[in-house]
Amino acid sequence: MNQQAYNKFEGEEIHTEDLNINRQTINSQHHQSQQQRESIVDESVRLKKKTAYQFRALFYKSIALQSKQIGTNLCQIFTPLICLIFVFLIKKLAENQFGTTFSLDYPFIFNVPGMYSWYPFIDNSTCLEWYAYDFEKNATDSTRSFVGYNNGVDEEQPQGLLKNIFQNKNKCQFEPKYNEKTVSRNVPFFKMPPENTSINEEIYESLQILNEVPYQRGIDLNSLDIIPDGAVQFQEASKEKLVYKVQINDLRIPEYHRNNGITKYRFKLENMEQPVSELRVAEGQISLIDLISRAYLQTFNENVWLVSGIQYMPLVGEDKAFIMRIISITGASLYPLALSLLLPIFMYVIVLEKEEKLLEMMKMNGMRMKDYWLMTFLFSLTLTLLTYTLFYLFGYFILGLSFFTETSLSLLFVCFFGWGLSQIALSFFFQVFLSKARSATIIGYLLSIWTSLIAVTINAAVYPDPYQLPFTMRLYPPLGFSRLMYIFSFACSNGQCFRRWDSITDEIKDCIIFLYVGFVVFTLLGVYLHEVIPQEFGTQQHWLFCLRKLRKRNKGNDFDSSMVNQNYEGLQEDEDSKQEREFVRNIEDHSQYPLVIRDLRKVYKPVGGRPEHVAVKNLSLHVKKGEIFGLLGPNGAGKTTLISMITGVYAPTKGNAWIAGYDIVNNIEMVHLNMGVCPQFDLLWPDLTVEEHLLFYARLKGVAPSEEKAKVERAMKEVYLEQKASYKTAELSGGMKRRLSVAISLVGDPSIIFLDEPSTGLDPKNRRKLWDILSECRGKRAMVLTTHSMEEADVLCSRIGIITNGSLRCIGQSVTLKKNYGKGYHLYINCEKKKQQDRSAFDEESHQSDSGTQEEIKDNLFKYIDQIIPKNEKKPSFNMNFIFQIPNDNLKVSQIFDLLEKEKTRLKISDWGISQSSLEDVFMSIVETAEQ
Ligand SMILES: Nc1ncnc2c1ncn2[C@@H]1O[C@H](COP(=O)(O)OP(=O)(O)OP(=O)(O)O)[C@@H](O)[C@H]1O
Repeated sequence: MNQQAYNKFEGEEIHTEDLNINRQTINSQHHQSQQQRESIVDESVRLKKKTAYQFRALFYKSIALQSKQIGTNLCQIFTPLICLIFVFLIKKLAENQFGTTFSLDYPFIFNVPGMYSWYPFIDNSTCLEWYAYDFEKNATDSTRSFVGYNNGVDEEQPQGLLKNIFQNKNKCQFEPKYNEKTVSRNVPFFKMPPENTSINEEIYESLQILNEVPYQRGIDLNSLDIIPDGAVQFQEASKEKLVYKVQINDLRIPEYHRNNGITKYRFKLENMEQPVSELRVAEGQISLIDLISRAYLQTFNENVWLVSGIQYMPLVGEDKAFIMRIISITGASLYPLALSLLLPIFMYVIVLEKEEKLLEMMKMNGMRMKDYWLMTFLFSLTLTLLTYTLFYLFGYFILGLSFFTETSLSLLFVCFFGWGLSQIALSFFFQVFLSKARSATIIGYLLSIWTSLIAVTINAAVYPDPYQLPFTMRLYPPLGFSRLMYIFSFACSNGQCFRRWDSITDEIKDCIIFLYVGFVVFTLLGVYLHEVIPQEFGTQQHWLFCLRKLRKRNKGNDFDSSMVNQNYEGLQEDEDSKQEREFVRNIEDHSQYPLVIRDLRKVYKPVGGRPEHVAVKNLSLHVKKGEIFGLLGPNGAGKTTLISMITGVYAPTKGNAWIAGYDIVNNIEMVHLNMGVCPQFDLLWPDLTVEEHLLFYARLKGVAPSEEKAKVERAMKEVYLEQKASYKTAELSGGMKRRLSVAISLVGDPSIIFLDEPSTGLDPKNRRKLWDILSECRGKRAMVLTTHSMEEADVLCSRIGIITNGSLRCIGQSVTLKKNYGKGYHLYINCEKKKQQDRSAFDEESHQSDSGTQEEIKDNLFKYIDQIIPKNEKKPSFNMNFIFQIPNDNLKVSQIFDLLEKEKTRLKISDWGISQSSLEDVFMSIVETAEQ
């Protein structure tokens, strides 16, 4: 490497070379302008075809990516079909479960205690039936004695009104609370609560007891007959008037009821295996009032008999409606959900390309966002149509659901198509706010599921048919689409599917129209917000960027000298940098050079209280054909900003740059066709192969279909990846991925390639391999290399520019920089260590007297060096290795050589060498000066 450095030192000075080139340029001006015209014609043809090629690139990339994800695709297509199968099964289940049962009438129940047990279909589980009764606080004694009592115990003669309650003398066992004796009673019987306790207090107490009793849920607590079936509170009772209130045990917990035939049935129909239990509150109330009314009547005339009974209206018709309601609600909730599941997938694809910076990479390689959105839209639409068509065909032909077979096909098509479009637009919109693919998937699914659930609640519970969805809700496509599905599904469940367009209501019309309006609005919003809302990577545009673009277009393509800031005061530039600026200013034909940067400036606007920041200050430089130009600088110097401006990621604040003669301000598309970018990190799709990557970028850069294969093969050859053409990038090693990134920048024969720290993360072997590749390619194109490895810059770069604080601090060949900024040379001296340990051997060998210990050797050496090179600077030494920095002035290497060789033995020098200051010294010295 030193030899190489030495050769460079011997080389010509850069500005002389440039002046030579300038002279040649003038001489061959005519010939070149002819060539230039031809190339412009050629480029404009390329540009025209570019849109078609980009479409091809994006289309094939999407196809290639999709073809690698068979499982996901099948899920995409089949999930909606699974939802359909679910609707179908629910329909079948509902029909089987309820269809036959309720086609029979409900049993008729006589309101005579005990009689229900005679009824053939009724299973009377318990004979017990009892009520609590009480009096209102201010009830009179005459009321109390009129009511009397009938507590079901034969020995205690019943009295008053309650005596006339017809009783069934079954002698039911009754287990009272508080360990009272078990008694047998006639039913029904009426029991008063203990003194000073109200009925409700009594019931409350009983409930607490029940709550403490361990029980098995679902099993009736038949033995715990502690809660009455009902309660009566008498206010007034006389021959003229009977005023009372009734309560019935309507507690919804099954364990609080017994099967008593009044409030609860267990009935078993002939063809049923299991009895059915039901809580019957209303019948219980009627029954209790009927018992008391009948008793009251008999008080006046014991020969009068009322026989009444209770029976439900037959429920056959109701049941059918119930089944259909289930189906319509299931359909109304599942159809929109099934057809919304593409949303998370679309969001995932866009956000993934954003997160992995693939979008930025594509943009740097000339992809226009409008082409990207259009292609993404078309691809998503193709998937949508495929999925929805299968959904329809499956529902129509396989399951034969009336929703599909009887609703107008054109009506369904307009709705499905509108929803498909809206869904894609919503994915464009929601992706703006997301930067992680995983969260995009989760949020996408949540959006689909939650919207469907909310919509079904709104449709079925808040605005069920025939109510109409409020107008504002029709505006939001997911709600509108769910409403359409609900209306169609509900209509079909009533046997009145929408077969024709003329039967559609205004509500349906609105929902359909706003699907399409929503598509336009959300698409525009998504595309616009993507540009103006800060994303994790990429440039944020001004919110009026569309107007600015329009203005720029009207302005034309001429270079505007007012765009250049002519104030160079305060720039930390050396003489060479100033000459470089002068040289660039005098360039008339920019197409002669792969890259010309003229007074490029970038000012980051003040954001959130942060002051404005000038990241690049009027920087000028040029790069020649075949040159590898090293762009060095400390962190934050402005290298990335400079390259981002040149590659079109950021717009320059002032100044301009030309790539192969095309300027970045007005002709960025042609710029992209003529440059290649190898980013710092490998921005690759893990599922695409090496060849697919290269084909994609070749197409993106406008390589014609007839040439693309050959160019891709050449690029693979250049980086020694031909054998790995069919490997997915996920299967490549880190070094191979890096080489692929370089190949991507090479493909399409660009005039200039930007390599951003290309060897980051490579092991020494792979780094050297990469250097070989870059060196081999240098003859064909120019390269701009940013790196923090001085060794890399030294080995590869024919010229180096060091940027500090946004200005080009110095520029030149490595040796020139070392000469100008390096602190001279380094003298390395190793003294004999071994002889230390084996002094006698050393003495014998050298035939010298003992010259002492390590310290003495060091002292002797330092004295001698001070004597021959008075201005030396001693660097830290270790283990008898000494380094001296020696200045450039008056240095004669040959003299030092002679002197040291002569004194070598005396000074016990085993080895010595001299080298020029390294590039790292130059870098450090420049950076330190800039920081002062
Ligand atoms: N988007 C931005 N908005 C505001 N300031 C920015 C922005 N991007 C970069 N800067 C600032 O501009 C300066 C130059 O940054 P830049 O990334 O170009 O440096 P660099 O030389 O590439 O650094 P590194 O070697 O660390 O990548 C820094 O001070 C940085 O903080």
